Amino acid sequence: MSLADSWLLPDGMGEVLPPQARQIENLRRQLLDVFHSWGYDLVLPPKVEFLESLLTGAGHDLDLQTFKVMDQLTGRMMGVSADVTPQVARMDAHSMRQQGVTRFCYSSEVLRTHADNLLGSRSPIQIGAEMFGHAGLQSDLEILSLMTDSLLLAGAEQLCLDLGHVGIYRALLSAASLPSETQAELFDLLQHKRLDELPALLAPWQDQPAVAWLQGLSQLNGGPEVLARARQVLSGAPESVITAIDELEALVQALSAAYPQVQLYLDLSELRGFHYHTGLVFAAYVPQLGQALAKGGRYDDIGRAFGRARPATGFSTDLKILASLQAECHLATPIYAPASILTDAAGRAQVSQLRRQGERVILTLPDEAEHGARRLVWQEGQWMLQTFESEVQA
Ligand SMILES: N[C@@H](Cc1c[nH]c[nH+]1)C(=O)O
Repeated sequence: MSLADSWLLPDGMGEVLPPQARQIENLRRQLLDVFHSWGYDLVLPPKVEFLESLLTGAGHDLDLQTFKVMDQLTGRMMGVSADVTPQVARMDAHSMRQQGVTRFCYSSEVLRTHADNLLGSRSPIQIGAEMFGHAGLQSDLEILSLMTDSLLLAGAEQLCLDLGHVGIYRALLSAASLPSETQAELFDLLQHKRLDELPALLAPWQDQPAVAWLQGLSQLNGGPEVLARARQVLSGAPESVITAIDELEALVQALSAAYPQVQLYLDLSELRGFHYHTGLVFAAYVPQLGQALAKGGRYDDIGRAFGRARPATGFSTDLKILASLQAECHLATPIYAPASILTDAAGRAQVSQLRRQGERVILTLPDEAEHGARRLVWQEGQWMLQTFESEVQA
């Protein structure tokens, strides 16, 4: 490696410098405080786990996104966490084993083998909240509200929530009889929105009503009026499909009453995420970002693999992206004091008090020129805080 290469970072593994690092940290604290105030208990998941526990119940996509390393202690394969959600589900199912509803939140840097898009990060700081033990609509609404409040607090503007329901796709797929390769291809086409290829793929099975409904899903996207259209297009479909539409309708009503400034979009063929979602799925978008700002949904089955299937719903977002939407933060103007102040008890006390009040007091070391607009100076037998107008930045 040449000298010029020795500070190259791998693609998508960015470092964060001042003042952005501080901005991200401020936002992390703010959001964790909001989660705390909603009753979500903080957990700290491990960075690395044995592959079996990390990927159990989580699906193929997450497997592909996971960096694998060998544990030199045991010779077993370990994976670096690429998504905190299944880790929290394991904590709920195995480590906590609490009865009733449990609420957890987290903030942790995860690593991914490839980024979601060309410019995307492979080391997002995933922050989110997960709720276990409640299957009803109210828990989905709580999570959606917490997510929306968090994004608005972070300063997201012109927010759009995209709602879907993978239960509809799953119910129609089990009502249809399609060969497994066709099922896999259908999933792929829907997930990657290659909708114009659907008619050719499904043509041989068009006589099955469930196949016609599956194909109809691709047209069911747009504003809340889509739900009325869905009732017509999917009339006669299995009961669970109609229940899912009812659920979406109730959520749309509640959300538009609570957040009139947020735009709602429905997409009944949306199959985003890591394959573990089982019901409502959602994502939040803002116009200036070509990818989802936050994602989430219901994933009721994941705990089964750990011995306790529990209803589950949650959301997560990337702190780095969220902070990048904010106006650049300006660090508060510090106060400078000569390093010799540490040898004076009254001076030390004054510095401590200023720091406790939230000020930054920076010691000017010997040989450093005195600078800064605000300085503690020794005058008439005491330390005085002075402002030097000549150094106040315009
Ligand atoms: N962890 C999921 C989102 C999610 C959180 N909880 C449920 N779903 C993702 O990153 O896509």
